[in-house]
Amino acid sequence: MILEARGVCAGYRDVGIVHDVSFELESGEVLCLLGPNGVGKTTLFKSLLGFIPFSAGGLYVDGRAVDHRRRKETVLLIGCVPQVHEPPFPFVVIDVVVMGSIARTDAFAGPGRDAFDEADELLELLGIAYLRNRVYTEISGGERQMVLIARALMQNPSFLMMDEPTSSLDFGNQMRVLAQICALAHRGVGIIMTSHFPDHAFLCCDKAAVMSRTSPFRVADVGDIVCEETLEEAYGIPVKVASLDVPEHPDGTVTTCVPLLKTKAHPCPCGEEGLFGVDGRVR
Ligand SMILES: Nc1ncnc2c1ncn2[C@@H]1O[C@H](COP(=O)(O)OP(=O)(O)OP(=O)(O)O)[C@@H](O)[C@H]1O
Repeated sequence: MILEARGVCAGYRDVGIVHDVSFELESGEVLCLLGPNGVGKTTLFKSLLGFIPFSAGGLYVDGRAVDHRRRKETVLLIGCVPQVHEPPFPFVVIDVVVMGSIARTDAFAGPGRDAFDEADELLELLGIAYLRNRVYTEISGGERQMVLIARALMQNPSFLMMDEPTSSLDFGNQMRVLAQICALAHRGVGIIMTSHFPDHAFLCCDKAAVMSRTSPFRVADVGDIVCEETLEEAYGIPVKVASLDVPEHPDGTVTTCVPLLKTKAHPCPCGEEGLFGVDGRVR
């Protein structure tokens, strides 16, 4: 399957936030959406998920326009892991996960034994079975993030949109979530995720897109777009992208992105706070 955004524009009332966004995502591919705070990544997600209308353009699956008025159809096609989630009631974790199956359940029947078994399997798969009977509002932010991923997977969606899936996770859990993203992609789920860490694109994504206040929306293979020039332009800081030889890694090398900070040992010579460039120029 191919999910395709064509010339999507969206915003709030008369204010345009998302301008002319186009990309293609195949089943099993992972796309990382990068860009500074407030540039419109969540707004783009909201429009693609049908929570706010497109002011132009549209979303297509295998060339067929997605009609967001057919809510159930959309929900089964595209799952969502939101950035923040405050449930109105203190549900137990297993019930939060089972709620993800509601879109594919008979409206009057409610979830059956199968749904609970499936939810248990997902909790196991994601390594959070120990949270099964905990109250969702009483678990940590990172644990909630994992529960929300399980809930989204209960929909068994073809595509998954994950808004900062690693926010509030510790270093190890960030990597565990990225590993789960890779595993889901191997199972054929097409994933769009946002991240504030360009390294996440190197770690688990096929494509990356960059939203910036000064340039049009761009999307390309990770190696082509996550580069010093693009990152410096998007985030306004000097950055070095480097490949390291890592014989233990199956690829033999890993690519990483390093922001160039002034350090105590090597202070920036000219008064500009915090940052200096790769070429020695102070930014
Ligand atoms: N409900 C709303 N009504 C009006 N403006 C909004 C609304 N939600 C967000 N905005 C504005 O839209 C712009 C884009 O916000 P958005 O949350 O999409 O950015 P973002 O790239 O996801 O940011 P972050 O990386 O900080 O999460 C911001 O200027 C924000 O203030």
